[in-house]
Amino acid sequence: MAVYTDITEIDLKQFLAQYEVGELTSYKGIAEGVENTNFLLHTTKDPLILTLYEKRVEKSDLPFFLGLMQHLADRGLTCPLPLPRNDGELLGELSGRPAALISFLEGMWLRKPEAKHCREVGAALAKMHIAGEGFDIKRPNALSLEGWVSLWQKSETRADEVETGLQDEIAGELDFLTAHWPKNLPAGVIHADLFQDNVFFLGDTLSGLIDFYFACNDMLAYDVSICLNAWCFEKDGAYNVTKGKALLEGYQSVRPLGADELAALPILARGSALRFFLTRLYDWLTTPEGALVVKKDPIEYLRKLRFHAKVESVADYGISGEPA
Ligand SMILES: Nc1ncnc2c1ncn2[C@@H]1O[C@H](COP(=O)(O)OP(=O)(O)OP(=O)(O)O)[C@@H](O)[C@H]1O
Ligand SMILES: N[C@@H](CCO)C(=O)O
Repeated sequence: MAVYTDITEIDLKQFLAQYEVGELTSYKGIAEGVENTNFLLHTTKDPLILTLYEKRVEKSDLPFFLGLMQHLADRGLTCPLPLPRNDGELLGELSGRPAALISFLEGMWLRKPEAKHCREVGAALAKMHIAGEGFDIKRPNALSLEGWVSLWQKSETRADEVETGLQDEIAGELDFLTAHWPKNLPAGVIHADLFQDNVFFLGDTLSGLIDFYFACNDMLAYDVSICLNAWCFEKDGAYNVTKGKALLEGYQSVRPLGADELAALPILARGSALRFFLTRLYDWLTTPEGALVVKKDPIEYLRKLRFHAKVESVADYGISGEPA
C-alpha cells in the first residue's frame, strides 16, 4: 500500500477551497503504486485524484510533469489533466507535501495482458512520443547511466545479500553499458515507466496513460525497451515473443523505428532492465520492515537483463531488423 502521507479532512477541505471542484463528499487512500501518495476524492462534481508527491519526485520537476500532461492532452492523448487552482497555479501543498489535483481517468489496468493489448500499448507509446514533440520544458533523464552509477554506489556493499556474486556482475554490467551506450538516436519526451499499472483499458480498448512522474527527455527507443521489459515477459521469466512482436508492430504502425534504433534495442533493453533492477534493489535494501508498501522484486529485472545480454539481434524479439 502506498499512502505515505496521511491527511485530515479539515486540511483537505481547506486545500480544496482553492479550486472550483464542488463540495467534498468522500475520500479514500489508494493502495496501488509505490512512488507517491494518491487519494480518490468524490465531490458534488467529478471524481478526482489527489496526489501528494513523495521522496523520488523533485519539486522543481513538477512543472515539467504537470505541464507535460497538459501538452499531451491538448494534442489528443488521453491522460489525466492537472486542475488549476483559482489563482492559476497547478501545484499546492497539503500535509507538508507538494500536492496536485488530477482529473480521474476511467478504466482499469490489466493484470493479465495479452498480445492484442501489447499491440495497443506499443501504438499508444508511439502516439505519446509524437504528441510530446514541441513540449518546451526539458528534463534530462535522472535515471540513465550517471543515475545508475550513483544508485549502485548506494547499494553495492549490500547487493550480495540479495544474490551472491551480484557485486561483480553489476559492476561489470555498468562498465559494459557505459562503454557501449548508444548516442545520437532519435530523442524526445519519453514516459519512462509505462508498466501495466500505468495503462488503463475499458474492455480490450486502451483508454489512457497515467503516471508521468518519471517522464523526461531521452532516446525514444529506450522507452520502447522499457515497455518490452514491462509487458512481454511471463511470470516464469520467459520472454513472450508473440507479445514482443505485437508491441513492436503496434509501435511501428504509428512511428516506424529506424535501422539504428532497431539495432540498438538489445542494449537499450539491457540498460532499462538494469534501471528497474537498481531502483528496486535500492528500495529492497532501504524500505523498513513493516512499511505499508509492497516491495518489488529486483531479481525479476536481473533475469530480464541476463536475457537481453544474450540477445544477438532484434529477430530474437520477434521482428525483422529491417525498418518497417
Ligand atoms: N488520473 C487517475 N485516474 C484514475 N485513477 C488513477 C489516476 N491516477 C492514479 N490513479 C490510481 O492510483 C493508482 C496509483 O497511481 P500511480 O501509478 O500514479 O502511483 P505511483 O505511486 O506513482 O505508482 P507507480 O508505482 O506506478 O510509480 C493507479 O494504479 C490508479 O488506480
Ligand atoms: N514501475 C516501477 C515502479 C514505479 O517506479 C517498477 O516496477 O519497478
